[in-house]
Amino acid sequence: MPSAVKPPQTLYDKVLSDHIVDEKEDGTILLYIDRHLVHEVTSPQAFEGLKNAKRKVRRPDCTLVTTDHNIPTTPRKNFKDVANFIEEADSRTQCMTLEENVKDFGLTYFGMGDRRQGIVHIIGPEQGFTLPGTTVVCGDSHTSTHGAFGALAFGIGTSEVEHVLATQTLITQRSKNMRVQVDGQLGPGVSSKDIILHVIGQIGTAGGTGAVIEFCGSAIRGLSMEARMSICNMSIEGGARAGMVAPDQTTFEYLKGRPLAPKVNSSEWKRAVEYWSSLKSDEGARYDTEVFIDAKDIAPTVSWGTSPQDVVPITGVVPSPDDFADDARKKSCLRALEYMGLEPGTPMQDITLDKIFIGSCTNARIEDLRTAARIVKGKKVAPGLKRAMIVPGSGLVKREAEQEGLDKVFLDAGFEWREAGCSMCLGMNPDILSPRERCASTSNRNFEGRQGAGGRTHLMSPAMAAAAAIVGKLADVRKIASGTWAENAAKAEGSPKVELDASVADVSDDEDLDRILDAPEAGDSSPSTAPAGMSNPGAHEAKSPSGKSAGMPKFTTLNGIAAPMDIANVDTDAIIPKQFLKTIKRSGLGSALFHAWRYDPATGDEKSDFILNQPPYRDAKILVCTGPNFGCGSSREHAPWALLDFGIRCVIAPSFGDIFFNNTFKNGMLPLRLPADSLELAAVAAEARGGRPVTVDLVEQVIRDDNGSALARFDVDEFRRHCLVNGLDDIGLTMQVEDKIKRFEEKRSMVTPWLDGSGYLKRTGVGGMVEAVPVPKTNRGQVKDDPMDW
Ligand SMILES: CC(C)[C@H](C(=O)O)[C@@H](O)C(=O)O
Ligand code: SF4
Repeated sequence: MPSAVKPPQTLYDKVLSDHIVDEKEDGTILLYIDRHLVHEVTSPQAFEGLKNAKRKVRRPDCTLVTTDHNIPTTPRKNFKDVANFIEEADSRTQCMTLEENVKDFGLTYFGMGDRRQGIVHIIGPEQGFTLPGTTVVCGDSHTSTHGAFGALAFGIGTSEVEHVLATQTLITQRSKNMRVQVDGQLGPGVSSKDIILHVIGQIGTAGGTGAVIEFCGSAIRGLSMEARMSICNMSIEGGARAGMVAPDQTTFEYLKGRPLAPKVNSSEWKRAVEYWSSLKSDEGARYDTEVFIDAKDIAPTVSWGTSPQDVVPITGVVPSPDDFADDARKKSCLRALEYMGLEPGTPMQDITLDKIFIGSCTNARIEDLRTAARIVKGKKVAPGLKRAMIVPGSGLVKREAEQEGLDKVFLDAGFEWREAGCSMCLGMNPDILSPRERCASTSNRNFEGRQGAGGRTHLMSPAMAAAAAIVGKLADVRKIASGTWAENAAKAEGSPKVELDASVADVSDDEDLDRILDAPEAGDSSPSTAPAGMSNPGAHEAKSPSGKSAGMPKFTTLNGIAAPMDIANVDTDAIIPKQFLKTIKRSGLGSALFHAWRYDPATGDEKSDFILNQPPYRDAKILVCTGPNFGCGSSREHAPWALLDFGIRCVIAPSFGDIFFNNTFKNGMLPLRLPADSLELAAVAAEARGGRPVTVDLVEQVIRDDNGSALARFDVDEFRRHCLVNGLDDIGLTMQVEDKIKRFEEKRSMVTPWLDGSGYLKRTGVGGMVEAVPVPKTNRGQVKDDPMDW
């Protein structure tokens, strides 16, 4: 008999179940989305789809738009409009298209003339748009950041952006529960960034695949909201769909006075806090995976390779392929060493740098800047460095930093003080590394070419990047802040002589070092601030889906050459580098596929050793990757679009990045999981290596060789299979249950009224589709006169 008593639930279970509009027997869930953040890179094709289908944005009041990836970070003193300010044509087009869409759909927008503009994951929390217990999505993988508030927040692809804009819901599946518990006292010089780099080093970049990670334990509880955001931000680098931290007093304090949070002391605030306080995992709740970490085992950590799992303590050395047991890791290590230009055994602190980047949605909040400023105060960046940049995460962070005089500290030290944006985190704007330049970066990804083709990235905390700026090499912040570095540096030939600032140089014991490095993280949140005819095996014609959203190409069977690939963690930056994300179309990306691997950067010629440049693989329709975690990293749907445009309709691998996996289905493609080291995967890979065609039969769920013999059977979620085989359009399907969405919205308005139309757009009714009325002067006007400025 079913028990009336609910089994204990995790935080994730609770937020998920509070947002289920509809659930099918096969586990497919229609999830209500409370908060939708939008930026210029992943939205144009979604808005185009809406326009083509004559659909509206269902909840403008729950949608917040900004521009961040493409924009220059140069001074905006002379900024009049995007059209005149952004020099690079494709970037300009993308930003102007966003502004057009904002106007056409009546959305709240923080553009370049608005001080509230900033990196999408910085502005959501800053405004109180991100609230505990909400579902938050954005066409961006680091949406996981918002999970720090106890929100279920995750990145989605462009097709899903369109789905959310049209329906305010998302079709999804239940994720697994994973718990990462960090207990104890963090050592001196160790910050939240070190925690998450250490965790990823332990679990690997595929460690969280298919799961939502709950971060808990005394070390996490003791962190500020900013620090929790840095941790949740990088859950995606640990392969997870999302990261979450249960809301607590630190969360509530952070939210007090934020423009879009319920007004403090109002009855709504009290109701909200009561609800938010219930959002913690129940005693005895079950997790599919649990990881326990002792805070004292975490050192200031840096990356050495081209994956966020390639990390060592700063006191360590560059590893050698022999340090890894399994073959895939050995191969990745070799490849990474070559790309990074490093020799095994080199002490990390001997690695000389060219550039320093302190910024990104991981570490460009006020607390990050305060920490970096404490380290550099009164010192100078090393003369050997070509460039050291501070890029605040938002206009408001920048203003607050300036009010505190941090800009002066940085400028005096020789840093550049920039305007807000993603900047050199991925270099879609002019801030990039040149080939072979080495950068100490507070961002989150060190993939090949991430910060510029051929550029070499070392990930670390703001404190460590600041220390590196002073030394000109990767450096141990504990030495800098305690003064011992100064003695060593004086001895070292050619090292700059640096006068230590009294407030820094005086620090000699761990307690004081904590004060300099960690105090801000410890709860000191500043409130101020088919192609048609999949069954037609022969054709290799233009295969991109049209801008229309209605109807998807069917997938029944696919016969063709399969290209083998033996690489682990093929990330979406490798599948399609950032310079090709500036398009506002879905088509024509085939030539950009695996661009850095496919073409010689000097001559532009094809590299003959790359598999897709060789016959018969030029005509491949299937990709067989024997390494795990294919498509990890960013949410760019440009990755499946590029594969599709090249002619590849099916990717077979042991595992996939979650967002990439979803994105392929939305484009009539089939991602298939076959277990690593299984006979089945080996058999399919052998056919691929032999250059023989295979047939993927989705109806029968089998892969056959050219003689019709079965090589492997596979599983696919029933709902997804049904949609693919019948070419069904998700949005159309969802609209069939619109009455359920309306009922959900009516209930939501009663239970959590603070989520309706708060702040920037007022709703004229309750539930359902109603017009949102813009509050005057919140969209484009100069912030000085802006009544909403705070
Ligand atoms: C552009 C966007 C799709 C991408 C992401 O999803 O992460 C970007 O923000 C990144 O960091 O690579
Ligand atoms: S990871 Fe970098 S590029 Fe992506 S949203 Fe964050 S700052 Fe922007």
